Amino acid sequence: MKYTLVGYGKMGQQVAGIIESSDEHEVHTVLDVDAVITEESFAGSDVIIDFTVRDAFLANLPIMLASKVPVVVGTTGWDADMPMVRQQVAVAGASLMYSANFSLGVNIFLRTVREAARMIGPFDEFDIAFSEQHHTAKADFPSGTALKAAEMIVEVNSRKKTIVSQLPTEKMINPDELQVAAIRLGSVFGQHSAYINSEFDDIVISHTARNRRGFAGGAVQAGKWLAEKHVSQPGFYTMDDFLDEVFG
Ligand SMILES: NC(=O)c1ccc[n+]([C@@H]2O[C@H](COP(=O)([O-])OP(=O)(O)OC[C@H]3O[C@@H](n4cnc5c(N)ncnc54)[C@H](O)[C@@H]3O)[C@@H](O)[C@H]2O)c1
Ligand SMILES: O=C(O)C1=N[C@H](C(=O)O)CCC1
Repeated sequence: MKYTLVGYGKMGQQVAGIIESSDEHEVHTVLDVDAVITEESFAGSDVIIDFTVRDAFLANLPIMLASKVPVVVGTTGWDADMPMVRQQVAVAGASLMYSANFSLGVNIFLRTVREAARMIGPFDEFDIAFSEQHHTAKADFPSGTALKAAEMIVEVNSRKKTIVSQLPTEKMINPDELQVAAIRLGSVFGQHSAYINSEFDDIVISHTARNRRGFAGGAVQAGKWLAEKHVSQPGFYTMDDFLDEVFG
C-alpha cells in the first residue's frame, strides 16, 4: 500500500520508518508545513496518515476528504470539533479513522480502566481520578488519550458526570467530577494512570509508552484496515471499530 504522510515531525518520521521497514507498504508522499496541499497532492495514494497539529488538520481536512483517499488521523486536540468533522466526512462520502492513541497496548489499558471504573460504580466508597505525563513539546493538554479514558470512565460510572482538567482555586472538587491531571516533563513519550482509592485500597492502573513505535505501528495497521473498509463501507471510524473486529 502507498501512504501519504501529512506531518513529518516526531510521529510522521516514526510512521515512515515503520512503513519503510515493511515489504507491503511504501511512503508515496510526505507533506509537511511548507507544502502547498491540493487534492492532487494525494493522487496515487491508498491512504493518508495525518500527524500534525489541530489547526493544520482542520484546515487540510476538506482537501483530504475531497481527494477520496481514506484518512487516518492521529492528530489530537480537536475533540470539540468532532461533530463538525463527522459531518464533513459524511457529506463527502469519505472514510476517516481517528484515534487519540493507536497503540495496541494503550487500547488494552483503556479497556482495562473502563472495566475497573464500571466495577467500582455501585460502591460509593471507591473514588477514581486520572493523570497523564508527556514531553514538553506537546502542544495540547490534557492528552487526547486521557480525555478518551475520562469519557470511557464517565460512560460506565454514573457517579462521575463531568470531566475537569483544571481544579478551582478556592473550592473542593465535587464528588461527581472526574479529575484529569497533566504533567509536561522532559522527553516522556506518554504515561497514563487511573487511580482508584477507598478507605481500604489504592488501585493504580498505568501504561507507559517506551517509545513511539507503538503509536506508529498501530496507525499503519489502521491505515491498511481503513483502506479495505473504504471500498464497501466509507464512513467515520475509530480504533474501537478496528479493535472490536480484532478482539471479536
Ligand atoms: N494518535 C496517536 O497515537 C498519537 C501518538 C503521538 C502523537 N499524537 C498526536 O499527533 C500530533 C503530532 O505529534 P508529533 O509528536 O508528531 O508532533 P510534531 O510537532 O513533532 O510534528 C507535527 C508536524 O506537523 C507539521 N505541520 C504543522 N502544520 C502543518 C501543516 N499545515 N501541514 C502539514 N504539516 C504541518 C509540523 O511541521 C511538524 O513536522 C499531536 O497532535 C499529538 O498529540 C497522536
Ligand atoms: O506525544 C504526544 O503528543 C502524544 N499524543 C497523544 C495524545 O494526545 O494522547 C498520544 C500519546 C502521545
